[in-house]
Amino acid sequence: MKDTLGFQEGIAAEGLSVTYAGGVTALRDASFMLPTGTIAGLVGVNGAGKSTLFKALMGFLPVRAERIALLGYSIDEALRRNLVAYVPQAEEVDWTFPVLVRDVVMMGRYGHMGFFRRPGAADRTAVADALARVDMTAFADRQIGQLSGGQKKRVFLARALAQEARVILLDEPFTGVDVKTEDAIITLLKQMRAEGRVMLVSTHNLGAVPQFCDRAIFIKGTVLDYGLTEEVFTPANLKRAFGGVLRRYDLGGEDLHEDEDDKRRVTVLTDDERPFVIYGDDHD
Ligand SMILES: Nc1ncnc2c1ncn2[C@@H]1O[C@H](COP(=O)(O)OP(=O)(O)OP(=O)(O)O)[C@@H](O)[C@H]1O
Repeated sequence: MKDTLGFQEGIAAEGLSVTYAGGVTALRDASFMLPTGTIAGLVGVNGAGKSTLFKALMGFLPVRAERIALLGYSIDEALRRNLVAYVPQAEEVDWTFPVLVRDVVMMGRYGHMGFFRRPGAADRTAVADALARVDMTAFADRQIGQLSGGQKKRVFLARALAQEARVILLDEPFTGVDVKTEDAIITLLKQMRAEGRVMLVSTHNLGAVPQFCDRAIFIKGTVLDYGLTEEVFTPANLKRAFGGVLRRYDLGGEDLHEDEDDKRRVTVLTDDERPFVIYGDDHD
């Protein structure tokens, strides 16, 4: 699918390695490709390299790669064209910084403004539209630090929308968010997918991955597997990525069904957030 600006390849990495200044190699020879019009779940244990991948794609870290491209552009060029946005984990933001919600969203417009960063009518319209899309118009003049976790996430999504980003990286957007807000965020992400954007979403909420991600990437110091969710989101890959971290419960027969003739089994895999539930046999 081509996105509304005509892009086809969304995020591509071939042989990507990232080594921190202290010598830790957090990613080694990682390769994957995501087309535009995609929501991809990035799953792996703590320390697997999810944040490192985001930072690499945002140009925050030096990388070695045979190829790394966003919408066919180098990272520098994609950033210069304002095509990439990052929705950070809550812990990465200084919430005591006195800034209004509308100003946070306006930051998404900076790349579209001239040297003096003086917002014009188009910038103000983009901010108002973005706030309306995430249902945060009523909070525009609040200090960002005075919002709930879910509201803060929506403001950062609005910043990405105001920026008109085509590649959006979301670092654990559901942490500390109630189910209603999670649903609202998922609905918005699906609309953004329909507009041809590509979203890479790190999450420990494994149960939600088949619900809203059409693709998945398994990461553990490298990319173990990637592809269409229905093909790669398998118990075997979950086991490879999570090893002993995942708890597994197999339920069946009388444990599960009052009707003893009902032989269907259920497998539940969980890393302690929302579990992934599989019906039927043969889940190894
Ligand atoms: N600034 C740094 N300097 C050195 N090593 C680092 C740095 N940041 C991360 N690492 C190491 O790189 C590896 C990958 O870390 P990363 O933060 O990317 O994992 P993650 O998958 O995002 O984990 P989590 O699920 O806990 O957020 C870990 O071994 C981590 O200790």
